[in-house]
Amino acid sequence: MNSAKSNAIIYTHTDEAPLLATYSLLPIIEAYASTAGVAVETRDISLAGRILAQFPDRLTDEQRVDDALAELGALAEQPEANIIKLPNISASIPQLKAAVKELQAQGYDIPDYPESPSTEDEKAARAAYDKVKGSAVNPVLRQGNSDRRAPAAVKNYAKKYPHRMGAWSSESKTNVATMGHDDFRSNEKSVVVDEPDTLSIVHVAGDGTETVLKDDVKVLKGEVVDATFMDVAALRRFLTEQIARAKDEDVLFSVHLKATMMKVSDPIIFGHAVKAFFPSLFEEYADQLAEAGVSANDGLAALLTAAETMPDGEAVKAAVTKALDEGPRMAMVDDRKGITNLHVPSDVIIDASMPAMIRTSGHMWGPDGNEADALAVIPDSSYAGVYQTVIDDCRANGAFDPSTMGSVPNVGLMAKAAEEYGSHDKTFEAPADGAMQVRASDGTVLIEHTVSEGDVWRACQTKDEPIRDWVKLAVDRARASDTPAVFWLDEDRAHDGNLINKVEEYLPEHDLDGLTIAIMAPAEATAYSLERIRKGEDTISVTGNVLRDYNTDLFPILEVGTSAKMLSIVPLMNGGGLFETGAGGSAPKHVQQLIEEDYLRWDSLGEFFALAASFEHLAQSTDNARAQILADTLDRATGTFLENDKSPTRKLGGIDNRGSHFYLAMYWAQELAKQTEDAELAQAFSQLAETLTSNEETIVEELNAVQGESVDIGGYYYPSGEKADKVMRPSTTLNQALADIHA
Ligand SMILES: NC(=O)C1=CN([C@@H]2O[C@H](COP(=O)(O)OP(=O)(O)OC[C@H]3O[C@@H](n4cnc5c(N)ncnc54)[C@H](OP(=O)(O)O)[C@@H]3O)[C@@H](O)[C@H]2O)C=CC1
Ligand SMILES: O=C(O)CCC(=O)C(=O)O
Ligand SMILES: [Mg+2]
Repeated sequence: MNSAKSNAIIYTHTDEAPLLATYSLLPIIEAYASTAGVAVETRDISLAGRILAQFPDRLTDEQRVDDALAELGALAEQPEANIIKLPNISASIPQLKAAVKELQAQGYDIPDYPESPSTEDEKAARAAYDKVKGSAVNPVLRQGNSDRRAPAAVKNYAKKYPHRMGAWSSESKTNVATMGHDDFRSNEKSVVVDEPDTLSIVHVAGDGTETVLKDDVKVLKGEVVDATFMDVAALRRFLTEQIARAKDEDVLFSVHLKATMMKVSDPIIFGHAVKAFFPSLFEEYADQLAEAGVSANDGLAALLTAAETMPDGEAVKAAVTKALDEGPRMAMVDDRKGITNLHVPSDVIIDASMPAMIRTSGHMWGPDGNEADALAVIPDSSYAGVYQTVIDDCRANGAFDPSTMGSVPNVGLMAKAAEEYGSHDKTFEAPADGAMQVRASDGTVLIEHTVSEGDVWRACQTKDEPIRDWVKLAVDRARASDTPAVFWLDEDRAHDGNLINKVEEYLPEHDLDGLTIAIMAPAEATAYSLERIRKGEDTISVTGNVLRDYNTDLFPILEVGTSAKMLSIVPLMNGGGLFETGAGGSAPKHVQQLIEEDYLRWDSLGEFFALAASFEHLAQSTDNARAQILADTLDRATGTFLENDKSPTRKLGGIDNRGSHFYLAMYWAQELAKQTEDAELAQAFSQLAETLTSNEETIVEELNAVQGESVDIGGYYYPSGEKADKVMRPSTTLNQALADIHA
């Protein structure tokens, strides 16, 4: 295993838009970092790279790749870790299958994803793919809690140039529908473990037959262990009622889940929504669908593709059309292509989709291509009330005003696979009616639920040390930014009750003098924060893992238009630094645009902020004064970048991602040339600053000249490095200037 040098920054190769942006930005970063003796190393943690790393025996020497994720996971536990992590695909099954197909077509002899594995080989392949799917990277690398906020420069920019916000009508019919009973929230049970132990998860059938589903759940003293389940019969009734309600209220029907991060439970819930919308189809054609390997959990798109070759394919398609015609109007992902909310489980991810709706007057897109009010179905009630509160607030008080509104930064608990992040290998569909138990090693039943076959049961664990670290991070952040902090915890929830006890125990370990720190249930905390936000006041949200995810898209999207502009730091518990770029995802739509018209709308501000934080961390941990100068000058350059509004424009003809990188490089070189702390460094950059400044027009012309034509990058999930490099670096003048840097 390669171990990173301590004066190295690891930059991750990921997927989709951030990967493409990397081809343009990384050469700039490498050139500048080299002047401070900082090596920038890359590691491939893309979906394709992770897949290939699973099957070394099936690949040729040239094709084989290292397991970079395992390497970085180990590094994240070391004090020298300094990792810049770009968003990666947390793959749904349809995305995983598409990536496998692409790799096979490129000549990689990897197995198909086995839908129902029976042979030993198939079982092994399935286990390998299960490791790769869903949120497989973040829980491994995030060995610390999360600190996400909009930097002051970004907030000021949004105040000066407010983004578009759709007006809200007091007549809006948009609402959230949630179960409120028989769901994860209401069935939750939680215990705090007294001693280190190894727990097991056991299903006890009605006739007493015991099946051990998992027997290696290691827990430490003080660890919070929870379990809960979604009653599937109640879920089905609920979904059927909401479909009728949406029709009745004449609003769009939409389902919002996190089928990627909650990679085991949420695709199943999504599948129930698909079945609820097409109530007879899945019964009538059950055999043919099984034969074709179609699972409702994969969505309508997979079903329609399979229908092309099924004996009764035409009838299946007709049944789909009929149900869509007769049911409520469906919220659309892409009305021009007929892609509905139920097509692909990863298309409507709650954290990004709900704020996008709130920002757009509470509307989603209907099948007719027009915006309309929607019923946002969020089955589990744990956090649904947050969105309902925001919607009610907008209905009562109108849209938020980015030019005056305050901010809600987040301190999120996620270290050591805290809470739902750790549930993936502890989520099961109950194999039969009976009980699900969490047992201590001496057989004591710690938690028990009576379940029916198919109920979605899951357990999570949250270690004590991360909780303590999270409380400290919250207090430190409240102090550093002189802002009230609210722990979003609900005393009526079993898990939250245990967390409240710990928060109350650990808070007094800190100097709280003059700080405002409160504990409120999520909906109440939302109302409190919104009341303040409208007055221009800031309120830190201190939350568990899922709300960390939700809030760090919700508030940034309302406040600054996108979560791409967030500063997103994970102080690793062992002293290293993980610097995430923005708080959003990998923007699949942007890749399509690049391929169709050679235009990449990806905004790399998140990368700029992460890079400055990473240089600063390196400067402090390795006593590298030049790295500190790189950090400070980059911060100033990013400020100028914002002032001059050099983010990608939305339309062809303006600068895109590549042009924005050029401007960053130019402002950064100018700052480096101007600084007086290190004359040699200033000297080294003066030539570059001069070249970039005097060639601004030429370089922008070279970069913009390529726009409008389709391009080939040699693959979607595994593009050719050579082709992507060529596409993303079309300015010979800029390339030459970078090649000429010598410190
Ligand atoms: N940290 C991580 O690794 C994360 C990974 N993901 C993964 O990302 C994929 C897509 O998820 P999805 O929920 O669609 O969310 P995304 O954040 O990828 O996309 C939602 C929309 O946000 C806008 N956006 C986000 N980031 C940027 C940026 N840097 N520059 C410009 N616009 C941006 C775009 O809106 P518009 O086009 O309207 O401008 C985009 O279409 C999934 O595979 C998911 O698993 C998601 C979240 C975090
Ligand atoms: O881990 C994931 O799948 C998504 C993470 C995410 O959306 C976030 O961290 O904001
Ligand atoms: Mg998120």
